Amino acid sequence: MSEDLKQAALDYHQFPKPGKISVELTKPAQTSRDLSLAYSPGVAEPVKEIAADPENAYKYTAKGNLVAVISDGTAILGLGNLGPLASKPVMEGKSLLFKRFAGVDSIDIEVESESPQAFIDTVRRIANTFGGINLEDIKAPECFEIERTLIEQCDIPVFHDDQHGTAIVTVAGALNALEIVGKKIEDAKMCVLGAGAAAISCSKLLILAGMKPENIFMCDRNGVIHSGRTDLNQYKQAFAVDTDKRTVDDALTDADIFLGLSGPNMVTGEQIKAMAENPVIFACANPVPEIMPEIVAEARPDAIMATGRSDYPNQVNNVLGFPFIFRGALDVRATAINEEMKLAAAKALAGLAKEPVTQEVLDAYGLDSLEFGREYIIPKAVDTRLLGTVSTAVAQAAIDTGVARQPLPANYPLKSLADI
Ligand SMILES: NC(=O)C1=CN([C@@H]2O[C@H](COP(=O)(O)OP(=O)(O)OC[C@H]3O[C@@H](n4cnc5c(N)ncnc54)[C@H](OP(=O)(O)O)[C@@H]3O)[C@@H](O)[C@H]2O)C=CC1
Ligand SMILES: CC(=O)C(=O)O
Ligand SMILES: [Mg+2]
Repeated sequence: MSEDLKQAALDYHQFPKPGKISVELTKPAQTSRDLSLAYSPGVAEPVKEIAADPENAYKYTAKGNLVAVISDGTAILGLGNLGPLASKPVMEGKSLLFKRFAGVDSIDIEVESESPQAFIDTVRRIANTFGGINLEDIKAPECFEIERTLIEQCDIPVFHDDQHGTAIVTVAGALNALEIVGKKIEDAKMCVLGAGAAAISCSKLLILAGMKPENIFMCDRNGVIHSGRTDLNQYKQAFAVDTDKRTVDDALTDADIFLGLSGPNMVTGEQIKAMAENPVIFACANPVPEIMPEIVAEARPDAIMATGRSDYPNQVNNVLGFPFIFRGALDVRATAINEEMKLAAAKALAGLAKEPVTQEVLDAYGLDSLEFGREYIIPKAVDTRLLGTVSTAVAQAAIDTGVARQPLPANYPLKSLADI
């Protein structure tokens, strides 16, 4: 990052007030009458209603539109385990994105936990406060058991964004990129660098979307995950393939897709020369990708290139997913976010990229024109149509699969944040 951008980022976070979010009031609190409704004695009435029926919490409190972004700071972006407090800017950032893009109220919670069980216990004990829980930047393999247990123990949606948000956006981008280069997902060979939260979940959803497990060559720090390895946890073991490939170079040879979910600058221009023609390269590590777009452009001018960043074309980043997924799930009061809802979100995202780009989006990115193609495989984050398109797809899938507790709201499809 340039020195200018580094200082600008620090200033952005510091001024005019430290941090990125605050709380706003939704009811008047000026007069004695206002206060006697908001607090004592009036507040006793909703208390009694909720004690009589917990569902009334959705009627009388902010619960139904409130999502907690919760982290233990063990896998902050691609920066690693820097602890819970250091993760706070990222978690506040997720809260900002929830509100900015989907009108979801959100608060960040950074948990000091000595074990996955301590983390689970903490989250479970506070879960009732919220309409949903977005787990963030928790490293593998602990994240899998943490999420599984919390889903089991909570009756609100619990969603590990780095797993599923990333997977939804990756599937959308991959489907479109493969279509553009005229390849079928059933035939595509993929090298995945990283075998953590994001890599494993992306690979699973790509399989649900049609990719063959035997065409996925996943690599961790010890190289290709193959059936001869004895050092694999159960989550990596599920991706062990019978192959002679051992190194990242082997996995890249003839690969149609490179999916990087590991760390900065892991792959060189020389290495990607071995990929198949018209390769799809998703270097998604943040903030620094596995390989920079400039290097790819030089080494493989035939590539479709995406990163997780806002400052290059084709941003494959979970920001395109989690705000709208939770919007849809909250609005039908879904008890979970299931595979059908995830695939519906991915397909909605992929479909929106094929619609004409609006002037609003062109202006926000300083572009004269943009159309579905190599430089535009996935919608831009500021596209206001994401709100209606993705939340409706998710809400409808929740209804169709029986996890919704409310019908599709009358104001669906949402046109803008003003509808919320
Ligand atoms: N664009 C997006 O929307 C998103 C991007 N990401 C990015 O993906 C990356 C991983 O995040 P996440 O899955 O949450 O983290 P995890 O800690 O769960 O997983 C990290 C994985 O990266 C692997 N890895 C790290 N260094 C190397 C290396 N030198 N060679 C091979 N593999 C390596 C680890 O290997 P091992 O198992 O051997 O330790 C591990 O499997 C981060 O950079 C993050 O920013 C994550 C979510 C969303
Ligand atoms: C985008 C994101 O969630 C990450 O890089 O961890
Ligand atoms: Mg993350």
